Amino acid sequence: MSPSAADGRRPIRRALISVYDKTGLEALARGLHDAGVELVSTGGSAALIDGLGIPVVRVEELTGFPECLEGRVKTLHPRVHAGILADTRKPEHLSQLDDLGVAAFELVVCNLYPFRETVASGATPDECIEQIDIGGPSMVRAAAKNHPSVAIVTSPGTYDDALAAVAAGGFTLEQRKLLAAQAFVHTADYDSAVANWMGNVYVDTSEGTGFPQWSGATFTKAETLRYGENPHQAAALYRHWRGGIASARQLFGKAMSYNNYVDADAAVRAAYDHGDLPTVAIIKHANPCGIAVGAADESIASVHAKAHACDSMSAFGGVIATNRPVTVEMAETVKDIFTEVVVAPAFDDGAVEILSARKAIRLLQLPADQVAGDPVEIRPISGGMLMQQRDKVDAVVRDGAGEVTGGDDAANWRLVSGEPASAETLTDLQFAWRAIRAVKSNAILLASGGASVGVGMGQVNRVDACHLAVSRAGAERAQGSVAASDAFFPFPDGLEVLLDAGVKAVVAPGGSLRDQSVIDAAQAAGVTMYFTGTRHFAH
Ligand SMILES: NC(=O)c1ncn([C@@H]2O[C@H](COP(=O)(O)O)[C@@H](O)[C@H]2O)c1NC=O
Repeated sequence: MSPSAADGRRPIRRALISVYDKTGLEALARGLHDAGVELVSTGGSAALIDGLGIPVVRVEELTGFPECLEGRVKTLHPRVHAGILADTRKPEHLSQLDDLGVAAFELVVCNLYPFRETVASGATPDECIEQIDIGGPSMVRAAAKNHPSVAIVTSPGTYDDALAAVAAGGFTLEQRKLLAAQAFVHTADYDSAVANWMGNVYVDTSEGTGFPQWSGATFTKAETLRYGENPHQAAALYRHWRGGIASARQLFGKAMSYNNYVDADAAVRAAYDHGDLPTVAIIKHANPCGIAVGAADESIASVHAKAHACDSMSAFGGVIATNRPVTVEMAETVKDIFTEVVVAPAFDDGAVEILSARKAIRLLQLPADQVAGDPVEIRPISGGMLMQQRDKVDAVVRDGAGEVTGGDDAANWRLVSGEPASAETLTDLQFAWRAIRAVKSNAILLASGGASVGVGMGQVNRVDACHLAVSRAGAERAQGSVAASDAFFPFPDGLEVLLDAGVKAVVAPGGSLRDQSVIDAAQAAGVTMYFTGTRHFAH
């Protein structure tokens, strides 16, 4: 057995080319032709190849049938598909091809109509439907199925590899298997985009719930992680096409860990909850140990200093996210604090160099327009998954008559105790209410001057969350701070912990059966309290 037969190489004599994205087509066609490969191609692809003076057989010549119906039918013909699907290991397939006068292809190069891009452009349904490729996926799937005989190439980025394989006497069987697997992901991703659009936008299968009957996505492995949440758990990072933290660009540092990604995700989420104000969130174990906002013109270094001051002990080994570029000034401070990750939309000149003095730090760049990721959150549970809209700080609560009765905007809050808050106190309450969304339930957050000063997170009862927030703040900082509670106080006991610590104003959703006893406690202390009517659980 020759070495080439041993690794399953099949020399490439005839290639079918049908590509929407013509990037790299010239070099590919030239390279194949120079290697003695006969080229067969569809309308626009054939025209480009022909225009280069490279011999090409048009598909119509092969099929004896014109491309028709505005390109809806080009390659959908047995003379094309028999040439792709013949298993050339089988003598009976070869003799049938002979009888039919069909020559086999050893290579198919195809990429598909830009359906997803067309939808994103705001095109009409008819225009979107026209961009559902039919002939392309049929060829891709056929070639991928028949990978023992045919190599399928779907990405212009791999044309150089294809030419190298041709020069080496063809793709090996292992290479063709890999190409086939990639090709089925390509068509699966394409079909999931079509199916999601069809069952979500084109026809509303959600029965008014906003959640369609089907949901699909393909994820591509970006890297194998060193380990998972713990060293004995294997783990990997997968991405889909929407961006988000999984697609952030690492500018410096050793590989991100599983826990780094979880914390960076939480940090970014927390850092983008305060509108356009400069914001810094410092996260440990998916919870904030400091969040701060600044005035519109405040330096991000100053905002970071406020966030760090909330709980400087816990910030050790934390993950920092900001919605502003990291300046040299901020970098100078952060370099002296053991920090696992910094995520920012950009790093000013010199900031990366300063921070990289810390060998253990990782620097991630995530442009603001890529922060949003998915409009829904998905959480796997055994045997299925939960899907929900993302929690955002823009809820409005209306009564049956459509009147606004509550919501995240302070203008919609209900004053249930004490004097209306001063402008300054109201600003802090509004900040605390936005910041509490980033804290795992049961959550209490004390704030002052646009910064958290004490966070009680992840407790199984609200009283303990209050105790924790107060003890983290310390008596001095708790005194005169404002407090936010992510959900209602079921009893006055938790609120009383805050009142005893001297908080001057409280914001909470309200809605408990015992609201009145909670309000009574606030009134007895003469403390301002607002009910929002909305809550921000995070589990
Ligand atoms: N209908 C068909 O038979 C058909 N065969 C191939 N295509 C697509 O036509 C495109 C290439 O067309 P052209 O070479 O004319 O630019 C490719 O994206 C390919 O996936 C087809 N188009 C859509 O289904």
